[in-house]
Parts: sequence; structure tokens; C-alpha cells
Amino acid sequence: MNHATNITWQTSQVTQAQRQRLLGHRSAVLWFTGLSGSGKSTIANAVEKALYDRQISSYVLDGDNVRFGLNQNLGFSAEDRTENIRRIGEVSKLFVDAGVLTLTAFISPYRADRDQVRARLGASEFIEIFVDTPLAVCEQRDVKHLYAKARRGEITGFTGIDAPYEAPKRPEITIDTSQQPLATSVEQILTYLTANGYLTAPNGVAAP
Ligand SMILES: Nc1ncnc2c1ncn2[C@@H]1O[C@H](COP(=O)(O)OS(=O)(=O)O)[C@@H](OP(=O)(O)O)[C@H]1O
Ligand SMILES: Nc1ncnc2c1ncn2[C@@H]1O[C@H](COP(=O)(O)OP(=O)(O)O)[C@@H](O)[C@H]1O
Repeated sequence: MNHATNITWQTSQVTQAQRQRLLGHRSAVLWFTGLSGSGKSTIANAVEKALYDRQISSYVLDGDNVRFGLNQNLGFSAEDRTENIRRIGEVSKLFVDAGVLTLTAFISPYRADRDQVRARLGASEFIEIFVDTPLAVCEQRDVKHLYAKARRGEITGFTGIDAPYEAPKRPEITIDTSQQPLATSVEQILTYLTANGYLTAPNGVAAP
């Protein structure tokens, strides 16, 4: 890959804190990780709706959708997954800078890739949500019939079957969708955001 030279970081006249104040809440990325069918998209979309209802500016970056566009040149090799997550991390960082509560729903199977995204964001801007639904439950749901294909050998390198998933060591939030209904998961996340001050504007920022 070629790296650009002769580039300079362009600073903005408006700060991230000012954008957050304008919107009335803080920004961060809610990074969902877990097996296919664990419930990442379902929960992320329900949280986005709940935040919208509270007039919080949020946006879901979803696995398949991003792969149709931005990352359409990437497959599922370890290298491509790493690049997939790196790009999504950078897009998330821009969204967070814009003041938006950003939700991402990607398997993101490699711990090092997720930790790299965490390192690119500010201290409290990366909230890792481990959707820890057992493989057997995900496989039984088989929403997209991909587990059946993987078991038949029609897909190789499928996460949880013949490709690895590395569970987070210290996620901010853990959810097992086989143990609780969707509404409880949404409430769990909203409670975390409220308790940690994400749903109110940062103090001490001078009005323009
Ligand atoms: N080999 C293989 N392994 C895992 N998943 C596969 C594979 N091939 C296709 N799919 C479908 O792609 C979705 C996962 O894409 P992601 O971008 O989230 O994957 S990753 O984070 O780069 O690992 C995943 O969707 P979700 O069910 O939303 O997770 C699958 O539908
Ligand atoms: N308690 C629950 N929470 C979230 N999803 C659930 C729950 N129970 C069953 N499901 C179902 O599990 C599936 C999860 O699929 P999806 O959200 O696409 O997962 P992922 O994005 O992790 O691949 C959906 O069909 C959803 O309706």
C-alpha cells in the first residue's frame, strides 16, 4: 500500500466539545462484537431508536451494509477482516468527532484489531459491548442460513466454525441474548450511558 506524503492535519475552528454542546450530549462509539447471529444488529438498531426517541443524535454502522459500499473490496481472510475493522474504526472516529453517538455492529473477531480502534479513540470514547450469545444459539437461529452452509463446507473460514473469535477480556458491557429479552439489553445500555454521563452535554465549554 502507498502512503501519502506532504500532507498536513487541518485543524477545525469548531471543537468536538462545542459540537457535543450544540447537540446536548457526548459522543462515543458503542462497539458491538460477537458471533454472526448473536444479536449485534438487532440490539444496535433498537438502541439507536431509543436514543432517537430521547433526541440523541446516533447512527448505526452495520456489517453487511458497510461491506456493500466502503469495504466492498474486502473479503473474510484475517488480513481483510483487520482492514475492515481498521477502516470502520477510522469512520467511527470521524463520527465521534462530529458529536454523534455511533453504534457499530461487526463481528470484529480479533482482540488486537478492536484494541487498536480503542487506542485511536479518546479514553471514554470506546464502549465495547460483547454480545456473548453461545455459538449453539447463534447456529440454531441461523438467520442467514450461513452456519448450515459453513457446516456443509460451502463456506470456509466462517467465524465460530472454522475461523476464530477472540472474546474481549474486559468489555464495558456484556450481553447474552439467550438469557434476556431485547428490551432488557436496550435498558442495560441506556443505563450505562446515563450513569456515565454520555447523555448530557460536557460542562465548561464556552458558548460561541
Ligand atoms: N466467512 C464468514 N465469517 C463470518 N461472517 C461471514 C462470512 N461470510 C459472510 N459472512 C457474513 O458477513 C457478516 C460479517 O461481516 P463483518 O464485517 O461483521 O465481519 S468481520 O468483522 O470483518 O469479521 C456476517 O453478518 P452478521 O451475521 O451480521 O455478523 C455474515 O452474514
Ligand atoms: N433477546 C434477543 N436479543 C436480540 N436478538 C434476538 C433475541 N432473541 C432472538 N433474537 C434474534 O436473533 C437474531 C440476531 O440477528 P442479528 O441481530 O442480525 O445478529 P448479528 O448482527 O450479531 O449477526 C435476530 O433474528 C433476532 O430477532
